[in-house]
Amino acid sequence: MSSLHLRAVIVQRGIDVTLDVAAGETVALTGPNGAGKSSLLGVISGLLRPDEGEVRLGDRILDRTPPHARGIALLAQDPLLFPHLSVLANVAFAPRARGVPRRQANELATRHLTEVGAEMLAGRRPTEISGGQAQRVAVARALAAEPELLLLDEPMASLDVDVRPALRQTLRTALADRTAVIVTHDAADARALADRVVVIEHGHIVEEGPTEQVLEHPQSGFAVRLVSGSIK
Ligand SMILES: Nc1ncnc2c1ncn2[C@@H]1O[C@H](COP(=O)(O)OP(=O)(O)OP(=O)(O)O)[C@@H](O)[C@H]1O
Repeated sequence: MSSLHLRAVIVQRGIDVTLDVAAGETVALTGPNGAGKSSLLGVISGLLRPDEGEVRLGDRILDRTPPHARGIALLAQDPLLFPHLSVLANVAFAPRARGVPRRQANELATRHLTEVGAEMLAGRRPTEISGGQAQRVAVARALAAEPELLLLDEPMASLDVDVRPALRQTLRTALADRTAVIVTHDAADARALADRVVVIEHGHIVEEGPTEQVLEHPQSGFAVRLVSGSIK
């Protein structure tokens, strides 16, 4: 696991942010719609080029590194599993792509499916599992890529409220010693998963601090609304 240093200026979107995440730390990125959270994930993952800035993972400068070679896994709202592959083959895909022999790749995939409590789904197709199960498999697939950094873009947003706590618990275990940035509008996610909360409004960081401090004593307009439960 590596530390992350991000500096991103995107003039057209009014974004100017510097963010550091320590190795093994999980940061919750929160803020109103249009604040710039997805744009920042885009810059980190290499899908969006800032006008000015730098992305550093450990001591590697990534600005000219294409997305697939960055060592970053992105977990989106939609699990985006390959429909023609079994759950096991979906999770084994990244190790296979980096040259791990099939048997070892399958063993690795089974280990990660077990880590997220989805080993019993290994033989099924993505069309034969629920949305919550699919998101669990997507977590296993992200872990199997052995990323140095995990990005999670509202991973619970497409799930029913009643299955969120179980996935949150799975993510809590998965993120414990991993470097991660999670975009969320949910104080429960921040409380369960993040060491630190960073609040973005209009493309700028307006508040940041240890999770407990931000949730107990919110300063920014958005954090006050987040804690009072009036966001959704
Ligand atoms: N493809 C695009 N081209 C130009 N501007 C964009 C594009 N996507 C987003 N923007 C603008 O950039 C700013 C930041 O948007 P962004 O999607 O990063 O915010 P966000 O915090 O992720 O919002 P949300 O919570 O709604 O997902 C907004 O002003 C938005 O209108």
